[in-house]
Amino acid sequence: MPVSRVSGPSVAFDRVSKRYPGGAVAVDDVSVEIAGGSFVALVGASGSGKSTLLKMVNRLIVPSAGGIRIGDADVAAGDAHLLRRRIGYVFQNIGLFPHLNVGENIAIGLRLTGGKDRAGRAADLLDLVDLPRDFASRMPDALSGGQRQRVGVARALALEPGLMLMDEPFGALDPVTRDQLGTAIRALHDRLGLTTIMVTHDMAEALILADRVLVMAGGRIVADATPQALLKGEGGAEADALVAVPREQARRLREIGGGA
Ligand SMILES: Nc1ncnc2c1ncn2[C@@H]1O[C@H](COP(=O)(O)OP(=O)(O)OP(=O)(O)O)[C@@H](O)[C@H]1O
Repeated sequence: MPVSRVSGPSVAFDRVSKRYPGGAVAVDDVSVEIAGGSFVALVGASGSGKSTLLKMVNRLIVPSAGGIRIGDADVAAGDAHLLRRRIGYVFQNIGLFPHLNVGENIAIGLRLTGGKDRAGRAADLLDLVDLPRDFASRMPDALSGGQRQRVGVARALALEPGLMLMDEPFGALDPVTRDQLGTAIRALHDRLGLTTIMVTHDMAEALILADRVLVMAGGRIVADATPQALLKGEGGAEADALVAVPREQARRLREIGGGA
């Protein structure tokens, strides 16, 4: 049974804030609408509130104020476990169960929901993330970091979510693997019709992969623009400072290469 195309839902944040016990305001009155089917990158300096904003979507963190809707559904209504079954979640060092093999790791959500033909589904999902089917019987510690992240992506897709949340999914990977996996994720996003929200520190990655980039600073969204607009310098001061880094690197590489 091939993995089917879905129609990714919209995600709307309405005046969302998060104040942690002890006083830190991590997210400060954020309102933003993310269109169904879009790939949005959340970038910003460490501590700017990116992960907090993302984790409020699947209720790993509960907002102090405001509300979030996925399509027509209020995230705060109903059971958090049921909500999370409809949302794929991939994070750095994906946290596979070490005592389960790859196939069992991928199918864990199907096991919990009583899904049939789990081995067949795991094989389809391995195909989807470009891993050999015989990896199903391997244990997680027999995989490279990049392969483990691919298994994590397969696991996140097992219940056919329309929405994927990614928190620094490539953070611990070498640059080549990171680039390959980023390209693979974008291709999957397009092929499956997902809505994807990805937190990254890396502005170049955001510009290359996303349709729209939200820049956070001090818990607020300080820029909201397409990669094209950001590259034209239309994102404002904070965004320009982040775009300047890959731009300057590209300039220096051209210089070293003699303008080639
Ligand atoms: N559980 C917590 N308790 C108290 N403060 C927290 C907690 N989690 C995060 N914070 C604070 O909230 C702010 C935002 O943190 P958050 O992790 O959302 O930022 P981030 O932009 O994702 O950072 P990074 O890129 O370093 O992961 C930071 O000042 C952080 O110290």
